[in-house]
Amino acid sequence: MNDVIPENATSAAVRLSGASGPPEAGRRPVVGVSLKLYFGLAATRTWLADVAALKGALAELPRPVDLFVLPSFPALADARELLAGTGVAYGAQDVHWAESGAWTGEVSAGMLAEAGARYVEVGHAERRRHFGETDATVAAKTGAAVRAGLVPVICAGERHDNGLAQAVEETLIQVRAALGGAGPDSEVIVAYEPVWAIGAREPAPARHVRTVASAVRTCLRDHGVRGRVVYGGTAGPGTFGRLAGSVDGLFLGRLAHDTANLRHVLEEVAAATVPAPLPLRP
Ligand SMILES: O=C(CO)COP(=O)(O)O
Repeated sequence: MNDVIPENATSAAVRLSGASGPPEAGRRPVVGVSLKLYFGLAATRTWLADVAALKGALAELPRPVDLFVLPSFPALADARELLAGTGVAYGAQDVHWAESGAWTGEVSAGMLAEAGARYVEVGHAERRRHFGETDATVAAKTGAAVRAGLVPVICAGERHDNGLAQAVEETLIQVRAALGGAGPDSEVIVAYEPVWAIGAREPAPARHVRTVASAVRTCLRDHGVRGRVVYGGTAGPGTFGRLAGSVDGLFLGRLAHDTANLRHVLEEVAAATVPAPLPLRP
């Protein structure tokens, strides 16, 4: 698949990296939700209306928390309508690397931006496994997102629970590759999602997440991007409290289908201590 990626994807991303979001967004706590393919359009509208009703709860949090939701492509117009004026951002679960052309079935980052999207997920484990996504395609998609002014939500994580050393190594390979598509000072979110904890009964153990998240944070600093690290994989109420200080937020799946859970998570994230700023680069 690599041969169809534009050769200049990385250098173009470097040149145009100034298109990313405002610096003050760099370290605000953040909670994201991907609906994957769980809901049809009517159910998505109902869920989006429930999320919009969290507006009051969001405004009352002791500190601001960014909230974004990623429904399926056909629901982006519903997100635009139902989330207008709520402060809840939205985006997509995938994007193509090309701006336009003969790419049947694909959606460009520019089109997502036109649809009001602010975030776009790239490299989720399910896309890597079922649709053949590689580190190279994820890098190209990351670059396309940044060039269009979107914040890429770069998903990375080891496939099997074979210990911390392998988890760090496998995750950093994916993160470094994706960041190759984003220029310095780009705004990104890395969602650390150990594949074995996705769709599971429990999130990964806190010590495991803390160690890998810390390695990811160092990697983001070394690349000079403005990055936040969130944890995903059976995340829900109670997860952030065990991770506070090591991640900037959570990336939720099934457990956000009930928006009472989502509200609970937002309150936990707002109440917990936000990690200290990144150390200055030498
Ligand atoms: O993959 C995930 C979010 O993108 C996590 O999904 P679950 O929380 O349903 O395991």
